[in-house]
Amino acid sequence: MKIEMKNITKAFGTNKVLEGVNFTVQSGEVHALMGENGAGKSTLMNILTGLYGDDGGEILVDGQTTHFSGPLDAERHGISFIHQEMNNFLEMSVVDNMFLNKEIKNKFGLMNENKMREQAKFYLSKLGAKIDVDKPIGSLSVGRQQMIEIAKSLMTNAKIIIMDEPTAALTENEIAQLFEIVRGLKKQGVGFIYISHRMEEIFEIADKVTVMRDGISINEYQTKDVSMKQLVKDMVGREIGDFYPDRNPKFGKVSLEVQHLSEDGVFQDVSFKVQEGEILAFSGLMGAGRTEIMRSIFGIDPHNEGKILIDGQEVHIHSPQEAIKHQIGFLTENRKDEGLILNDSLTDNIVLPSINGFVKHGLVDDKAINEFTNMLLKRLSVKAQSADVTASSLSGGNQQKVVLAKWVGSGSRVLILDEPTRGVDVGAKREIYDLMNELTDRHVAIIMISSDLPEVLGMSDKIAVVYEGKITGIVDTKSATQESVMTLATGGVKDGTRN
Ligand SMILES: Nc1ncnc2c1ncn2[C@@H]1O[C@H](COP(=O)(O)OP(=O)(O)OP(=O)(O)O)[C@@H](O)[C@H]1O
Repeated sequence: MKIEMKNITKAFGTNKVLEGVNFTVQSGEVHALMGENGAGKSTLMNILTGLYGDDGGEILVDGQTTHFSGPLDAERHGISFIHQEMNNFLEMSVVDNMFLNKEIKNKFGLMNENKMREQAKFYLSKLGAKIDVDKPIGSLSVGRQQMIEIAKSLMTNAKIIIMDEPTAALTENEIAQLFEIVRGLKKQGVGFIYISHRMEEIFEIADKVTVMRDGISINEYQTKDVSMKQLVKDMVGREIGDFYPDRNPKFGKVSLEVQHLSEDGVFQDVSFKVQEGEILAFSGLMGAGRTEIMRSIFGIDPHNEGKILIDGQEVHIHSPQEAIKHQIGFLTENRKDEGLILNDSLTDNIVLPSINGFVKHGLVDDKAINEFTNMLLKRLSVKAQSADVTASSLSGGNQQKVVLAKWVGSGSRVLILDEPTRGVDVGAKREIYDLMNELTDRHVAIIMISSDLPEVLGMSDKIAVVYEGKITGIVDTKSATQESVMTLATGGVKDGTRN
């Protein structure tokens, strides 16, 4: 199968999102689609699969002009879209999720459970995945859920599979497994459109790369013929020198101290300190418990033992509101659900935690609010028509920048950032790092959870490594290496053998 998208254009109201995009993919190849947040990648895919109509251009499938009436129609013609956010019903079993709205029924109209179970097992085994199909899907890791998505695509006999940032929430091992599966399917003639901001992955898995910028396809390359530097230049429109800015931290007193924090079955005996002006990274494998520790400190989840001290004084935090009162901010990993009110404007979202600072004599100072939000939106290069549009109208990466703006602007003295650059493009990443440096220059203490080891090594002063709910070590970043952190993150297991 060969898909050709020619000179596609699309506007949402007055917002011209695509202004002439060419993109081609065929069976047996992995074609990566790259571009800054808001460049139009998802929109292009939504046009291909018929969710949106286009305003101009042509889509050819095997040389024939084609229009799909919607994702189901596209699926029937062999094009399947695996979204980043998998909309599974977590309490329902694997097999029920796989056959939702596609139930196999017998001649009496009753569900043929055995047949569905058999087929689910068959497609999962094609991917080499041993998964109990009767388990609730929510009890499986994100990596396994991703495999189920691929199995679902195979069930529809997909010839072309679109993957939107499939590795964003996967562990290293799961990524390796996913790539194995992609390579295997490629050999059987399946083609992939692969959307990702992770440069190393593109070089590992993609045969071709197309870069988009501001709604235009800039260049198409064979991956083997292009450098990372060139791709960055095409995406951002300029060269980016160093990825990570220099840090010259000046540490003040201890801002936050956690002593022997435990929650049964989740994390145990967690103790650490973070000083004013310091960036303390939390490293570890996905699922090690880093987010859970932070949720507990922020008052979202409980803990049954331990103390939290702010400026040396013990505090009792039972809700996010109380945490905010103590000037703690938390950029959650799960932005859509916890970070943004999608139907509110960008302004309302950004000023939410800091609104009290804008009230003078009982009145809200709208002018100051506007200046403040516009400054933040500009600094983070958020692609939006204005600060008044709803958060729901932004691209995924730009939504993330808005959540970050909200917390950066909140005046927090301790800022917890959970995967602050996940899903964010290279140019904006550098902006975020610069902002983090400015915050620490202003004595803010930052805790940064990150699964990106180069980022941890490039942007922190100390690294706390978590393994199975425990801190296995806190090391000085200057003396740390990828290997030493990985060793701690796997509980001291090196090359598969215990030290
Ligand atoms: N339904 C919509 N209504 C209005 N504007 C929209 C809508 N969907 C997308 N846009 C706008 O289209 C532009 C492109 O968004 P799109 O989601 O395609 O970007 P993207 O390249 O996928 O970005 P990211 O890397 O952040 O996911 C953005 O500026 C966004 O605000």
